[in-house]
Amino acid sequence: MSQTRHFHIAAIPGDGVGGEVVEAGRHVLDALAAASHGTLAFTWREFPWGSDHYARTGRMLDEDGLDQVRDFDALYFGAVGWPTVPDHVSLWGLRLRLCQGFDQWANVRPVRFPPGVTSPLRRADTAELDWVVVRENSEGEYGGFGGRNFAARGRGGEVAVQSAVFTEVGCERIIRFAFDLARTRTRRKVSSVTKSNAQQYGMVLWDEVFTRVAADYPDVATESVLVDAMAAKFVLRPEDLSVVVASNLNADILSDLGSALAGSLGLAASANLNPERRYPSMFEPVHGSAPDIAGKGVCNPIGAVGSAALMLEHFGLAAEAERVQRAIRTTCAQGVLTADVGGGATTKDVTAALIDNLAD
Ligand SMILES: NC(=O)c1ccc[n+]([C@@H]2O[C@H](COP(=O)([O-])OP(=O)(O)OC[C@H]3O[C@@H](n4cnc5c(N)ncnc54)[C@H](O)[C@@H]3O)[C@@H](O)[C@H]2O)c1
Ligand SMILES: O=C(O)C[C@@H](O)C(=O)O
Ligand SMILES: [K+]
Ligand SMILES: [Mn+2]
Repeated sequence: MSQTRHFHIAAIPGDGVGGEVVEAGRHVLDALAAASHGTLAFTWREFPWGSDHYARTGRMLDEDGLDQVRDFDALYFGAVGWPTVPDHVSLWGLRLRLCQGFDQWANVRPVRFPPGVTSPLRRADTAELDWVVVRENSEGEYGGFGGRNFAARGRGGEVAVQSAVFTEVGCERIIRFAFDLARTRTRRKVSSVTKSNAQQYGMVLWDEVFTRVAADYPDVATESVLVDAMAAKFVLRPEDLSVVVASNLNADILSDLGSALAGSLGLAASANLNPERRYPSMFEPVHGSAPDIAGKGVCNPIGAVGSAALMLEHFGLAAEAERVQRAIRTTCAQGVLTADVGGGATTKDVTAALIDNLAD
């Protein structure tokens, strides 16, 4: 019998539907381990960080929170944000603290179209669509530099400055990451997205780095597209996309557009990677805490379960990851769908079907 591969995972459900989808993902991975004949094991520890924790302690995450989870093999995250806490406080206090604190500078967000889910995109009927958004996850518009000057100018005259930070090192590492990813795909192409006609400093630097790095990858096709045009291209010519690399904010927006085109925000998975593996990486669905449907047991767990599959890939478990991805496709094709994708199934129904479909 082969040795057991054992992984320690810190679960951080966070707020709203975060708890419901993290529970679903844990069930799927535990079922995978149970069926592995002892070759695979997951040990979970749950951390109660989020908006309730903030109400109790005044912090989204414990002061030594990063140290508490530093030695785990990965973090499995739900979502953060609740109407009781200003969104910028909760986001900076938890997700951005973890992503930036652990230098998870590459955020990989595949856009996948499962069978059985109706896309609003008419191209989805005839073309095979599959692309991935690579989001710069450490700087850009999320540099966090700026300030507000209310007192000096008085009410009505306030000035706020929000700066974007683009470093050559930050641009180069995410762009190289995108090219390396493109080399693993059938379609070897990288589309770089900026708004460098208007943002004449940081994004012009990005464009220059893109051109320089592209020269090292003559086997990979390239294009540079402005973000507004890329939004249109997602809808009109998505079959022309493979890897789309963009700054923090632009990629955030484009990845919601991508998942909506696939049918729902509830479908989209993501990996916040520290590619050097000096720190744990974090896996989470693209969506937020969905306060409008939280607590009802009807949210779509597929984005979170797909994120668990990305975690398996990160662990080097390619066959197991593919097994989970196949279970997602089969479950959707069987029509076991939550309300956001037009079905009547609950989160638990979909989770149970996913587990059934793990079997070969
Ligand atoms: N990474 C994160 O943790 C993250 C991401 C996005 C938003 N947020 C936060 O979440 C809160 C709500 O933000 P929002 O409303 O803009 O975005 P949201 O993603 O929470 O919800 C947008 C819409 O998508 C639907 N939706 C989201 N996830 C779904 C799922 N799994 N199944 C079915 N439908 C789903 C919601 O019901 C809602 O109608 C805010 O506090 C925001 O800051 C956090
Ligand atoms: O941009 C963020 O960090 C929050 C959220 O919109 C996300 O996509 O993770
Ligand atoms: K999330
Ligand atoms: Mn987002």
